[in-house]
Amino acid sequence: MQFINYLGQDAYTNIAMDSWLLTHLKPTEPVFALWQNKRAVIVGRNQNTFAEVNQDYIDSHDVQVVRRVSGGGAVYHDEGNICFTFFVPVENSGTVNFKKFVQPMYEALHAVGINAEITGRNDLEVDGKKISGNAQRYAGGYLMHHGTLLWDTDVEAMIRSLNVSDEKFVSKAAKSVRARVGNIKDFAPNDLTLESFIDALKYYLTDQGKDGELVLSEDQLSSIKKLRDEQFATWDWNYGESPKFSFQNHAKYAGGVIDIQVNVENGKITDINFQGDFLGVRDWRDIQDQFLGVEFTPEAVMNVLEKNKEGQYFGTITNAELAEMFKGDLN
Ligand SMILES: Nc1ncnc2c1ncn2[C@@H]1O[C@H](COP(=O)(O)OC(=O)CCCC[C@@H]2CCSS2)[C@@H](O)[C@H]1O
Repeated sequence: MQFINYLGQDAYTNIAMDSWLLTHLKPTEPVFALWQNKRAVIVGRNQNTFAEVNQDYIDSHDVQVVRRVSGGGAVYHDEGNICFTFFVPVENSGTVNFKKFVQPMYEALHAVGINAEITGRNDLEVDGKKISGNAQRYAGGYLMHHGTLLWDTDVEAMIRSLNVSDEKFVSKAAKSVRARVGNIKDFAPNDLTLESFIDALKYYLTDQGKDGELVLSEDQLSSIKKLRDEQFATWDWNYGESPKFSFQNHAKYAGGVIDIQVNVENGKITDINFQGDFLGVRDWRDIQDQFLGVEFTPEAVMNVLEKNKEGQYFGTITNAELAEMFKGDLN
């Protein structure tokens, strides 16, 4: 198989790359890429990003959040995680078959001494621990099969990044399937390093280097950059494309007990309700409309609250306390 070089470790660029190559490359033979992201959470096409990422942790640890075009759940990437993508011409989408398309990676892993097994789900495991998650997307006669390889990922950071409350969100969005994960490094021959592991996979998959490299043109690279900027790096894609959902939360503060109920479409609030025993000086319903069309983020909600703080609509419950309720994380 020919090898394609991706460009650095920016997750917006790499996910744009996957998507663009699926619809534009049109290879006559299978080709593949090995690439890495700096810290990122990559959510599936049909997921509710708000319900998958711990936004406070993401913001304070410089984690990128990107929606990909394939289905499945949310995964965490860092420099200890390796991604692979296969682009394969196929007869029709009915040939989509995980076992078949993960097979070359399975063989490459065995060739370098990793005893991986293919599971009934779309995972690879070693010793009962998930070391690779996979997903696919078909478009116009081509299949993109991509997956992860946990070489030496910070599992603590993975768990923290994905630590979100299930109970607060209701929607038809695809849910992630939590798994017991492991790092390949712990099962690998002692002399293998991240670099030599990547080199070995590349060597094996290119038939000992004989298949060479497919080099993208400047034009192709600038189209990919454009797609990155216009789609994959935007809030509207990464958050706004979440299927519509409702959110509820409950809190008890010195100023009273409060329940919020919010409906969200395209990442924006379409309906909102507050209930509780707080004694507002004015009725919060007077400002209800001001929340509509606002992004479902604590910052955007805070903006609305701050504009109206003179009204004391929520008694002695502070705006910071209220904004805090618009978070999905479990902390
Ligand atoms: N990097 C990584 N690799 C393997 N498993 C992971 C990873 N990060 C998290 N997890 C575990 O998988 C579940 C989610 O499993 P779930 O089965 O829901 O989702 C997936 O596996 C999707 C794989 C997508 C691969 C793409 C390839 C290139 S861009 S992303 C999560 O809750 C964790 O327990």
